[in-house]
Amino acid sequence: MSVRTKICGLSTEETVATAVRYGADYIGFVFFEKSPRSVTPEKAAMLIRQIPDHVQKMGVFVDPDNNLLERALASGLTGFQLHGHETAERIASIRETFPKVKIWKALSIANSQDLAQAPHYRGLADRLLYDARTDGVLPGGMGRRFDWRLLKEYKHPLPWALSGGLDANNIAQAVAITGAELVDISSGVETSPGIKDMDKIAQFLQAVRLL
Ligand SMILES: O=C(O)c1ccccc1NCC(=O)[C@H](O)[C@H](O)COP(=O)(O)O
Repeated sequence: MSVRTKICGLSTEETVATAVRYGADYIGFVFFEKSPRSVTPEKAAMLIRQIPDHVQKMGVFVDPDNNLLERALASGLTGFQLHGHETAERIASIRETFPKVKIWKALSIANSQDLAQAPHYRGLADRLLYDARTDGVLPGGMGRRFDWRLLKEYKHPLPWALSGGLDANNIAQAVAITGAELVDISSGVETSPGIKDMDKIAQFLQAVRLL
């Protein structure tokens, strides 16, 4: 099975170049000031200029207003990844305002009841991102994982991706249990919060390629 990859929270030219060189399918930029990975639209534009067309560029947001979405989109994003409390109605409105942009809705998962939100986004989001529920300042990028067995046999209402606490050592098991065809990673390729490591990026992407 070929598993696609998203490397999230990049903020330097070197790490973007490494992710592209080792075959990342998606690269994520965080537009959330409280995050150690936060970038401005200007910085994202500079980084996106070095990314070829076949690699998708996701902007990560937490309850953004349209003004931020517009400014971030101008940097060259191809998709919005929404990590806040965006309702189905809000997502419908974002889709109407930005019809060409792919929309991913992140769901915070801690138990099977959390999956009940998933069908609400059918026909609205292009993809769900199952991520671990966090109790800290950041709703993502915390290296926290959830029980992957929750996704075993689950009938997904939408295309989806797996994230939360993935790394080069556990990715084979995570994919074997969940059947994920797209995986997303941030802190698993860092040396400390916000500091991406080029070797870890390369190792993760190589580990996925071997699956
Ligand atoms: O990464 C952040 O700082 C962040 C901040 C606010 C909302 C979402 C954020 N990250 C979203 C991602 O796509 C991460 O890749 C995902 O949560 C997995 O992170 P990790 O468990 O560290 O691999």
